[in-house]
This record gives sequence, structure tokens and C-alpha cells, in this order.
Amino acid sequence: MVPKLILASSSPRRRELLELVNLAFTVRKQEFDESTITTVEPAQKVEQLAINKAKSITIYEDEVILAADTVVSFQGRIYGKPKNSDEALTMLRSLSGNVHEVYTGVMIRSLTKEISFVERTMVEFWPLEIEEIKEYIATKDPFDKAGAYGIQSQGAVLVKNIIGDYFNVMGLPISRVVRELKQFQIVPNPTRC
Ligand SMILES: Cc1cn([C@H]2C[C@H](O)[C@@H](COP(=O)(O)OP(=O)(O)OP(=O)(O)O)O2)c(=O)[nH]c1=O
Repeated sequence: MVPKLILASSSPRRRELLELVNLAFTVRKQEFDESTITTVEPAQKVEQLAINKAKSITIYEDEVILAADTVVSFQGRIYGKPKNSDEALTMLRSLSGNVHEVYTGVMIRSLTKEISFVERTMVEFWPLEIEEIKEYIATKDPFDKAGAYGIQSQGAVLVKNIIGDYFNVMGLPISRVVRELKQFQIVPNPTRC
């Protein structure tokens, strides 16, 4: 039987990226309480979160579960999604003119096999005027995104340079994911789904 890919995520970006490469999948939302993972090392944190998200949903025989978690790391601090405008302002002011890291942890599991890995991308922001930051926050783009910006949306104009996988910043390192999924007999459709 051909295994079915289940995306354990409510992130619209992760859905978009699976669609981009023609992977057929269904979404099963996970509700793992992220606050229970208190690790301060970003790579460990995203990997643990991805593992816990993947394990928090029921898996059936012919299924492969994919889960991920993304954070921004800057000068020893981890930035998740901002809770309000003030927090978004604090995050974006500190990222302004500096280089930060974006980590995404990924877990892929079936009933017989599981793998997890972490990808890191370095992102440099232009020096930002406070007014520019406030105007960006007013667009509401920052609020459902780690580090208070979306590289794939209006936040694109904040970014001067990146080193690493762009899609990792968006929430899923899709090329590595596709390569790892082959081990689970899951491959993209050759024609558009
Ligand atoms: C830095 C950055 C993050 N993000 C997003 C990706 C993730 O959706 C989000 C980080 O939150 P996550 O907790 O990784 O994911 P989520 O809560 O959106 O979804 P789920 O836990 O159900 O899988 O930040 C962007 O879309 N663009 C960016 O440039």
C-alpha cells in the first residue's frame, strides 16, 4: 500500500510548501502544549517540539506523519510568535541591522520508522527605522510568525541577506524534507495534484 502523508500542523506556510513540490497530503492538527518544552538551546528546542508534535497525534498503519517547529534565535534569546505589538516591536528592534538564526526542527514518523533533524538559516536585517517597524507591525503580518516577521510576505523588505535554505525560514526546509520522505516511500507527484 502507498503510504499517506499526514501534515501535523496548522501552519498555512507548511501546507503551501508541500503543495509547491506536488506532495499529496492531508492535515491533522496537533495540539501539543509548546510551553512544556523549556530547553534554551534553539536546535534542541525545535527538534524536541517537532518530535512532540509528531507524537501527539494518533498514527495508523499506512500513514507517515510530518511535524515541524520554527524559532528565531538572537544573542542567546529564542523568539517565538509575538504575543502583542509591544513584543513584536522589541523583537524587530533587536533584529534590526543584525544577523540572526532561524531554526526549524522536523520529525517524520511511521509506525516502524522515525527520523528528526534540524536546519539552520542565517538572516541579516537591514537597519530599520522605528517608524518602518511600526508600519510593518500595523500590517499584522508579524503575529503568527516566529521572530515577528514573514520573509515570504511584507517582511521580505526587512531582509538584506540570507545564508541557507529560504524555505527553512518560512517554516519547512522543503528540499531536505522531500529527500528524507523518500525513505518512507513518499515522493512528489510528477504532475500537478
Ligand atoms: C521567521 C518566519 C516564521 N514563519 C512562521 C512559520 C511557522 O508557521 C511560524 C512558527 O510557529 P510554529 O510553532 O513553528 O508553527 P505554527 O504554530 O504556525 O504551526 P504548528 O505548530 O501547528 O505546526 O512562523 C514564517 O511564516 N515566515 C518567517 O519568515
